Amino acid sequence: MSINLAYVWRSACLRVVSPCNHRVFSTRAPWNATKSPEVHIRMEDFACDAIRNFSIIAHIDHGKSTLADRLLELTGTIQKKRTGKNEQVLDKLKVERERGITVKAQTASMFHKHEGKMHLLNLIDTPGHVDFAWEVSRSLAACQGALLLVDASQGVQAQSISVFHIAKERGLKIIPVLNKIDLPAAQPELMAAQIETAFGIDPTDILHISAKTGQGVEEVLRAVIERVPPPTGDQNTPLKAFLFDSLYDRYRGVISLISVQGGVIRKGDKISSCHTRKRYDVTEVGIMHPEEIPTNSLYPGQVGYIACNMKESSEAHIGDTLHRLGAPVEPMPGFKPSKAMVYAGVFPVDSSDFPKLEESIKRLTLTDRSITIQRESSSALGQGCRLGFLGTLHMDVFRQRLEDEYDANIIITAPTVPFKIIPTKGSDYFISNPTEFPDIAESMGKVKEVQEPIVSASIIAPEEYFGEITDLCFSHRADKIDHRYLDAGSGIASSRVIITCVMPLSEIVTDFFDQLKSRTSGFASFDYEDAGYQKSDLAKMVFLLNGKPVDALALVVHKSAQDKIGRAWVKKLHKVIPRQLFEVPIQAAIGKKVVARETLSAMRADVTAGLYGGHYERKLKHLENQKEGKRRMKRVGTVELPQEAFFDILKK
Ligand SMILES: Nc1nc2c(ncn2[C@@H]2O[C@H](COP(=O)(O)OP(=O)(O)OP(=O)(O)O)[C@@H](O)[C@H]2O)c(=O)[nH]1
Repeated sequence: MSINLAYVWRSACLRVVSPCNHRVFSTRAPWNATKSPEVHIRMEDFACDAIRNFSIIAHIDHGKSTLADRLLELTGTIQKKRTGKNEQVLDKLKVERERGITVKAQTASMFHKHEGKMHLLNLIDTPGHVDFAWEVSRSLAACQGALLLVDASQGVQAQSISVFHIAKERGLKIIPVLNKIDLPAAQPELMAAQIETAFGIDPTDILHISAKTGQGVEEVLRAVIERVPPPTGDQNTPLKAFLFDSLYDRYRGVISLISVQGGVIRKGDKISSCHTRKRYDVTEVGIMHPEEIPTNSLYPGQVGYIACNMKESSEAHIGDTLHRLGAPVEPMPGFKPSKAMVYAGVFPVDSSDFPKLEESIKRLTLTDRSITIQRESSSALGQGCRLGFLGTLHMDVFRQRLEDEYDANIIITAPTVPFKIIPTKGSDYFISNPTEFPDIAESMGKVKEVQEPIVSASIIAPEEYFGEITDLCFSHRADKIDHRYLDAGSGIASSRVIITCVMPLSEIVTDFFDQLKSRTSGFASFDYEDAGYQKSDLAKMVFLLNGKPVDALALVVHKSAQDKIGRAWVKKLHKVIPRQLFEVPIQAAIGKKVVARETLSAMRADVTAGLYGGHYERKLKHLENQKEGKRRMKRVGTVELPQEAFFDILKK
């Protein structure tokens, strides 16, 4: 399946309603949902003071996509479903719908009349999960305001705090909104007090809504228009457009999402990129409504898309500034490129499928620019790719998309973080593949220090879980553990606590989050951010089958956990490796030292089965011959590890 199917499917499941009362649409070409490409929207009617660019930010599951649906309905951008079911129109990917999470930020332009004046509202829906924080900061770059949504039954959570800070740093106007007030467990007054404590926001500024029932959502539209400042920009200055996202279309190539800062961009314009200096012809200009609607031009303050014969998605550099050919402008400050936090090798189950897999990975990364790719080959798994992800959820979502959208049958190796090696001579370098990690013996005198990435983590949970959480943090090598109360002074019996600490990223990549969820019955929320690197006592662990190392299974482990990890993995291997005709030792080793071992007993074929009666010595001779044969096999034989065994070992 190709990525384009997502678009086809999207178009099929959406019906755009006729906003015949909108005078912004030219009467020469009346709106017709079935002929949307011919719609003419007079973009010049929307000067900056009639535009609002905003985003919805929140902790995961607090209702961003549901609120986006209500806003799209209320403004007539999509039709209200009679079923009352949430459509989550902006969650376009299959994986987003299945998991109920937003992975990719989406843009939608809406038209709304306020006090007799038509406004153009550009909404950018953002993902909530910590892995997609990069998408959040990228989306916010095109906005002047943000709706900070907080679930009225759950209150402020770890990501509510992190997204609030991202928005604050960018100088956005924040509109606090308490959602889900229809829930019986909602405690709007208490949560409003919490918002005041956590963010210093006046409770009277907080809107109380139910995105599900639509209660109070009109107030949200009013607040967006009245509180969010309009964008600035002059159409008489040279064209300056900020590229903040890109999509890929098989026919038109790269589609860039832009926000126009100055000047006008029109179909047929010749433009150039400040970053690559390449020249392009603009072949299409339009807005996302929420599907692509060509408009022929975009004016200052407006957000929309352009197609301009960009063939490779790498040409659309996120954070780039576009200008008219021959009229260069000062580039806008871009933003930090995404940084891979977790690496894993991806191999086809059937090694002859590698070319197809590589092609699918490349295509998928066109819609997900935060993934890094490098070729990798393993003696056990053949040719594959080493991919860098923003986190383990990101990795899992990518795996699911490869399987759903490209029918790929893959094996993913255990995730690893990038390690920093400081050699005694020469410059520092990074390693993202455990097989490349220096062996203890090899590194003697050559490696001065090994460092691992650390993060500042924050956990919010009801205070009764405080002990459990601190225990969990300690067992995951956490340091500088601190805490404070979120409901300080509110006088309630059970308060919530924010625990902060510094922790190695590798501990989070393994099982920290799962354990946190189970130990707190799902009541804890967790967020982390990059905190640099620190010296660590790490070593490469290899697994040997019949004395031969299996490269695809190598791990980098901390000294304190090496015995535990070694034993657990050896046990796992013992369970999944099929018995062979000879005995197979399964070992976990660090350098020359074996830290764990299991023995897979031989499969004994009954060579005496056909011998009825006869002399006892004859039977014995057969058994002796079999023993000798096995010894030979063991000497020359290597263990055949079927791909399925890898699959079983490497899946959680
Ligand atoms: N009762 C009630 N449920 C709501 C309301 N708003 C959202 N929900 C439900 O909460 C769940 C999460 O809503 P989403 O809109 O997917 O949340 P989100 O913030 O977009 O989630 P991510 O994109 O994964 O971060 C869904 O089951 C919604 O139906 C509300 O006002 N009331």
